[in-house]
Amino acid sequence: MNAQPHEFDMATNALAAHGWCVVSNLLSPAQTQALATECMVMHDARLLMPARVGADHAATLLRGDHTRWFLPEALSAPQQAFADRIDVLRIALSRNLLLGLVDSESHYAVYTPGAGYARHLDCLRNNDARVISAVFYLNDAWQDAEGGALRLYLADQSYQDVFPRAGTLVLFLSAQFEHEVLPATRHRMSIACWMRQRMIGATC
Ligand SMILES: O=C(O)CCC(=O)C(=O)O
Ligand SMILES: [Fe+2]
Repeated sequence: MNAQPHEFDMATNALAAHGWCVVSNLLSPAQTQALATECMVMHDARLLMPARVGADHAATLLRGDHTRWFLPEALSAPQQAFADRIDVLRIALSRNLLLGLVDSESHYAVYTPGAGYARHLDCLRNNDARVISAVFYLNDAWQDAEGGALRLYLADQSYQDVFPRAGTLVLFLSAQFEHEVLPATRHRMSIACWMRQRMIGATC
């Protein structure tokens, strides 16, 4: 699985100290490009669906992305490469921070120009399985002026913007950080992933 001992130590330490961090060595540029190509092909083939349509109308006003879940039993080669590396990272974080992360779930997301995701917390109501949110960006040559930042609200009410450049992975504690996706002037592609613990109750 291409694991180097201690390769995610910086991420582990940053997550322990601040509750969030950015990782830049998850995948090679070629692996990232393969995911971007697949995501755009699937989007063009209309295989991504408006997030949560039907289930909750209010939620569709909150978020404007289209998504498609990765199916663990039917991963494409680019998805498998991503899943393998996320597993290495998950196991390292879980071991070093004693988080009990047993698995993860991932989906492609595409935001068309002008679409965003209002400020929210990733913890699902009646389900506290999500411990770490991990968002991996797929957008080549992203310019800050194109917008589309992930805005992460910190405990002191200041915020940190992360731009969705190809190869950037942002990690944060799902239950602690409200965040929003600002609209962009071009298509914005990502993989949203959650590392999960065994479900133990309803806390959020
Ligand atoms: O794409 C991002 O930067 C964040 C997406 C997000 O907040 C979510 O899917 O819950
Ligand atoms: Fe989120």
